[in-house]
Amino acid sequence: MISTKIQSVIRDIHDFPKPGIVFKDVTPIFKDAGLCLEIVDAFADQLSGLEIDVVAGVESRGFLFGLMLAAKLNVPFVPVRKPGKLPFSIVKKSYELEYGSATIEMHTDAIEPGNRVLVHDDLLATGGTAVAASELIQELGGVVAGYAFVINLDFLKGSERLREFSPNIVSLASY
Ligand SMILES: O=P(O)(O)OC[C@H]1O[C@H](OP(=O)(O)OP(=O)(O)O)[C@H](O)[C@@H]1O
Ligand SMILES: Nc1ncnc2[nH]cnc12
Repeated sequence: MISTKIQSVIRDIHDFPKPGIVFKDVTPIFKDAGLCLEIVDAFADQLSGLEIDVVAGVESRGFLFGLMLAAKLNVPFVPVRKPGKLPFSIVKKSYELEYGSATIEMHTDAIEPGNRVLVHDDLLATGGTAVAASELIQELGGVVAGYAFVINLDFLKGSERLREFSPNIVSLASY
């Protein structure tokens, strides 16, 4: 099972980046090319039937599978970036996440009005990041078609915050 494979390689780092946080280190996944391809295939399988025009991946860990998944689905990839990185005109949103606060930005021409956008990130924790990305997508006239996460920290109940945007929430491994 893909969930077992993912869980067998990611590792817990205690008290990173702050005391009390158990950080899920996903970097070992990227050392296993076969597992990366399996992850993209599993996303594509579980998203089949969903109309997706664009994949939006959140910097930085959401870039890694985001572009692979967009290529697999044969749709554009657009980056959701940390502040000050995007050169064209932008919309931005500040939010709280599991271990602090942050701001994300998107280009104003990243998506066309009416586009159905899949939000991808490596990990769903409190949902703060994915909610902020969803709000930016809506501000640009897009529709959140669904979400794809490698890992869901289910005990933080992030998915409950996402259902108001879309009920289509795929995650490959949960804790
Ligand atoms: O559900 P939340 O509580 O919002 O947390 C999830 C977010 O936290 C991590 O990103 P981080 O901001 O650490 O950035 P990184 O991807 O650049 O490491 C992760 O990649 C998600 O984007
Ligand atoms: N516990 C955690 N591990 C890895 N990334 C995270 N992003 C938010 N919470 C996280």
